[in-house]
Amino acid sequence: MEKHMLSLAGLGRRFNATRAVDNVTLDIRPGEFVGVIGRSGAGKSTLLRLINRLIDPTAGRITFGDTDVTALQGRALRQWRRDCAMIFQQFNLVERLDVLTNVLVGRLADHGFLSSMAMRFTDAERTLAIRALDRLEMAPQALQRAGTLSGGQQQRVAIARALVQNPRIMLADEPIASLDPGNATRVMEALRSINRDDGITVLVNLHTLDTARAYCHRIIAMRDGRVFFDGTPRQLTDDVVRDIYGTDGLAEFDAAITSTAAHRRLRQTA
Ligand SMILES: Nc1ncnc2c1ncn2[C@@H]1O[C@H](COP(=O)(O)OP(=O)(O)OP(=O)(O)O)[C@@H](O)[C@H]1O
Repeated sequence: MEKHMLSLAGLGRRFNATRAVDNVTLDIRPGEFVGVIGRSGAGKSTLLRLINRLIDPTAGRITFGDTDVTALQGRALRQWRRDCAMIFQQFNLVERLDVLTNVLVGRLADHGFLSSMAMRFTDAERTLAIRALDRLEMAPQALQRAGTLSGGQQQRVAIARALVQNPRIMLADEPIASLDPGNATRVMEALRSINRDDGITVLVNLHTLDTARAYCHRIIAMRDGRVFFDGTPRQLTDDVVRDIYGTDGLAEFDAAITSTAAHRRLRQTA
């Protein structure tokens, strides 16, 4: 599969007077594992939603290789949404359906209208879905109703569903925000394996710095809709962290900051 650069150029999205995303210019190379951090309201979710065209920009352009993503419509737009799978904080599974069927929903974009209404799948698709579940250690629950699973299990099913879409980019919007630490680790490890072993680019919004530092090659911090920092975890110094979150945002992020020196200093200034 050809590998393309994802480029955002002067990207912006306004909601009335709010500039949720403001003049963002970024290149994301194929195979990168990028974490997006920032205070609540900094524009992280809006950025991800712009990339997979769940919402349209009010300024700027998104390109993937030679494709102008911002101009896509109809079938080409559906193809793009399949190319960049999205994982949400709240999993978005169909609770009354079993786990396997939920994963197979990830294949529906490849089906015509009638076959998707009937939810008819091929044996090859079922095999693919079972394999994806197995990889996330969820195969034993394949026939269980999704609504009966724990949050961590549901998120792993959501990742399996995203995987069978055969995406080039995996977008994850705070995928571990409502999980306990054990499940959060499993979900982050799954994203790491998808990145390393399958070469899929991962772009993940995170609200904990430690997680971003532990998993991401590159960290992008947003503030007021703009890119405020873009670099390696090592370049993300205590001073930069203080600037990203601001002193009044620290209470909110206190738990997230466990680099002890930074922690002490930040508490003193808060
Ligand atoms: N559909 C919408 N209508 C109006 N305003 C919106 C909408 N979506 C986002 N916003 C505003 O845009 C700004 C950025 O929101 P966004 O959700 O992207 O931030 P975030 O960094 O993801 O925050 P959080 O971590 O709380 O999810 C906020 O001021 C938010 O209120």
